[in-house]
Amino acid sequence: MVKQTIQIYGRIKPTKKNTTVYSVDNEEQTGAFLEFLVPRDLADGFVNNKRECYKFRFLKVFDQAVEQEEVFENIAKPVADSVLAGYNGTIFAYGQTGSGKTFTITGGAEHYSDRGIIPRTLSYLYERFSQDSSMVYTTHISYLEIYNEMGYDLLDSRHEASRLEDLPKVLIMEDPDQNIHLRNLSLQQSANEEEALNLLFLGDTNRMIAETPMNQASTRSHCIFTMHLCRREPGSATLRRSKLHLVDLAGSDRVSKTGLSGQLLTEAKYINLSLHYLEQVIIALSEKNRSHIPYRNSMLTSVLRDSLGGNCMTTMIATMAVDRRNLDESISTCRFAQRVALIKNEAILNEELDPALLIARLKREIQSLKEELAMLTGEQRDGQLTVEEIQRLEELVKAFLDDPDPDVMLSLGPDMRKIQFCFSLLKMMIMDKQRGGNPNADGKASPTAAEREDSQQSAAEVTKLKEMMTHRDNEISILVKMLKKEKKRAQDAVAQIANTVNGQRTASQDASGLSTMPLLREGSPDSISTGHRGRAIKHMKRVKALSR
Ligand SMILES: Nc1ncnc2c1ncn2[C@@H]1O[C@H](COP(=O)(O)OP(=O)(O)OP(=O)(O)O)[C@@H](O)[C@H]1O
Repeated sequence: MVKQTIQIYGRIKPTKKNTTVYSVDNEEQTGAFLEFLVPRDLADGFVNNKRECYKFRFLKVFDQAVEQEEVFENIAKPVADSVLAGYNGTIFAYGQTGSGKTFTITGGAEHYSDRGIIPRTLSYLYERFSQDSSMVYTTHISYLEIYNEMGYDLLDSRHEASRLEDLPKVLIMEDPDQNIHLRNLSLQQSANEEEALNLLFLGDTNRMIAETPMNQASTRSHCIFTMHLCRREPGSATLRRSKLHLVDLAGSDRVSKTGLSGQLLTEAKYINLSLHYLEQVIIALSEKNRSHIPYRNSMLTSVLRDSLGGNCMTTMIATMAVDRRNLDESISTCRFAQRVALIKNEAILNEELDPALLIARLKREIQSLKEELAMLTGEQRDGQLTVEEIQRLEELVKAFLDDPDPDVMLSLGPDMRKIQFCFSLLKMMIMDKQRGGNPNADGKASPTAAEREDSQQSAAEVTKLKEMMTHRDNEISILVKMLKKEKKRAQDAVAQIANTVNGQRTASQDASGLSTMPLLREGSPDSISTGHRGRAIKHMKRVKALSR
């Protein structure tokens, strides 16, 4: 496993205008710094007027004069090498409209030297395949365009698309293991560089033809060119599969600045929405202890899920225009890049066993072993033991056991099936003897064992019932104790009241001669202890219920 943060590079688009507003400092050891100096009078409303200097760190910044070759060597070649080794790789370009994303990823059309990362990487990979005769490489290509949250297959070879909607629509599916599958996205095999380049041209042509007057496709859509690579050593069942995504994102311009309306505004909102979701994913990934990453919010983040915080080596190129009116966008591109730089990926070697090859190889191995065995024993042993063979073996075992000679041999020949059968027969006999029963003809558990199992079960039930009874007894004795206490308290109360009443009677008889008998009746033991008796009756009822 290779743990790596997303690698961040910057690229400045050539301009003829005044470029004193920025400076690049490429240091080999410490990385590069890109600094924007925005004098206050230059800030045209979008840049924070309070600050004049903005400094951002990159792995390297490619200044205006840097050629496509150098960009490829520094950025794409290392990613292509890791894809060759079996790791997934992604390179994506991010920046405002017209800042050079398409130029960097696909290239310019005017000169051969303007070829971008995709054609150069294809050329490099096919050259490496031809140099390595110890491996068999298979490549497939897909080219996806995402526009207004809908995916389109750019490798549709019917040449019938005159609008984007004519291209096959790509749907996103997720399996129970949360793996993303793209339905309707064709995977075209490409045996060599020429075929791969033809697929790239087909995709770019479909992209251009399908542009609506409103939609300049490269500006308003995201494009993902993917190379699927499979590497296998001849004869080996192990193979390595890796993917290389080369991504040209839509312009990152802020809607407020574009001054759009109507359909264009809707498009811009969609694009900005999906870039906004991309940003949300990046923010979530750069925060520690964030458990939920909102990949599912947009098609772009779902497709690039592995590239962002997953099993992939990812590189970002921030493209920037440095003329004054674009400075605010360039600064926000740099800010985005700084956040992306915090994301950690964990790339693993995508090695797997080819099940079909493995099965074929094992079948061949079994066949040759069978043939070898047949040659040695002179017998064919394909299936199970026959009834006659089993009977014969039982006789042999019986004779072996009955023979009093301690040196007697059980001779079965070099047949594992017979040896194993005799062993299990002997084991069954020993087990039955230990239980004191006799072996059954079919070798299954004897009735004695079944009976023992039954009696063990009933013993367990009896123990359980006894435990329940003890539990109930305890409860009853507690209740009886409570009852006795209550009775005692009631008797004490009665005695106390009787004493009081007797005292009063004596006093009143003495004073007026009136009888206090009614008072005594009301306060008689029965009447006084009604509450206690009620509780006692309740207890008794509970005791009865429990002991039932
Ligand atoms: N490094 C460069 N050297 C020469 N020309 C460049 C460079 N970068 C960009 N350009 C030119 O600038 C123009 C706009 O570039 P490009 O189309 O690549 O921008 P973009 O960021 O892809 O824009 P969009 O978001 O609209 O797709 C093109 O004509 C391109 O050839």
